[in-house]
Amino acid sequence: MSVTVRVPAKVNVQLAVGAARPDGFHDLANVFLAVGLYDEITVTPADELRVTCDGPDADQVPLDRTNLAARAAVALAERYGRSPDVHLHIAKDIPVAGGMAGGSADGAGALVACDALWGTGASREELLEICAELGSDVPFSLVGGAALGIGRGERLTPLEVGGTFHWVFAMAGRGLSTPAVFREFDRLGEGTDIPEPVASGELLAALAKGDPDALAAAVSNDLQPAALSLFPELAGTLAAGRAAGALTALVSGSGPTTAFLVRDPESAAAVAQALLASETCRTVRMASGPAPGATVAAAG
Ligand SMILES: C[C@@](CO)(OP(=O)(O)O)[C@H](O)COP(=O)(O)OP(=O)(O)OC[C@H]1O[C@@H](n2ccc(N)nc2=O)[C@H](O)[C@@H]1O
Ligand SMILES: Nc1ncnc2c1ncn2[C@@H]1O[C@H](COP(=O)(O)OP(=O)(O)O)[C@@H](O)[C@H]1O
Repeated sequence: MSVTVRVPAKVNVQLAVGAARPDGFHDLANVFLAVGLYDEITVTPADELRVTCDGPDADQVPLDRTNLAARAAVALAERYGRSPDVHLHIAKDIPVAGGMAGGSADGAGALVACDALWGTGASREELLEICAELGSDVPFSLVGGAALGIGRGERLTPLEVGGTFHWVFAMAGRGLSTPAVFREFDRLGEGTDIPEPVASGELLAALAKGDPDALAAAVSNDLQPAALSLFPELAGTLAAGRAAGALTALVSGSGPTTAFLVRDPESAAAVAQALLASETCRTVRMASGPAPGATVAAAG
């Protein structure tokens, strides 16, 4: 018996960041869009908890109990008073430390897969509660589609999306640490008045209409200056994508993956080719959204 769950990556079409809270986290207005780049997590009964991983970035994924997939299995097993002994295999296609929530995807995927394997009968609310304990982005990986996340980003409201948005993603030569980017955000904002984060009405309307030009005019990422400060070469990648005709270019979440919104799959191919030719990134991928959240792809 084994269960395989497919989980999408995300791009943040708006990431409004408030001042640091006493617990070190930041309040957000985080508008997530799930896109069709996926990790697949397969869980099989085993004598001990074990994690394996394959894919282009597999060597950067921890295989011990700090792996978010392992932490998810342990959290669910503890709640249901059972052993977490399973083999978790991650087929990883989402870039690691790229600002696309790859680790969060694996956490949500392992949770759904173990839940199905063990037949715990946990409610969606319970699974979302465990997700929020695992990380701020993990609940969104479970639900997918598009959603506004407030609080740390874990309190979600699903959003209407009236069409398909086409994207090109440029992967960088190295990763960026999420806590380091938030620290840089704090450093850059020292002595300034940081407003409460609020979702943009124009952006939500653009999503609901499925209008790429309106979305391009409304996207924003308050972490972008911090990501660029730690990784200045990303400015060259953003400029190359804009010059190639992208409707807009932005850093995905805490980066360093850069995201380029385009009108259709043909423009995606042209922008992808130009980005590769610019030699300002390691590799490029095309994907569209919204994509469904964590879904059982095979069981048996
Ligand atoms: C920035 C975002 C945008 O969606 O994603 P990535 O770009 O990293 O994928 C998220 O907020 C990342 O969420 P996630 O990666 O789950 O972060 P967590 O494990 O909860 O927290 C890691 C660290 O990030 C910082 N953090 C995270 C969320 C938040 N609202 N405020 C924070 O200050 C804290 O320093 C925290 O210790
Ligand atoms: N299953 C996992 N896949 C990837 N990274 C993981 C996983 N579990 C833990 N990590 C750790 O989380 C860090 C952040 O990775 P990731 O979630 O891919 O990036 P981001 O937070 O930028 O979206 C990695 O550097 C790695 O040390």
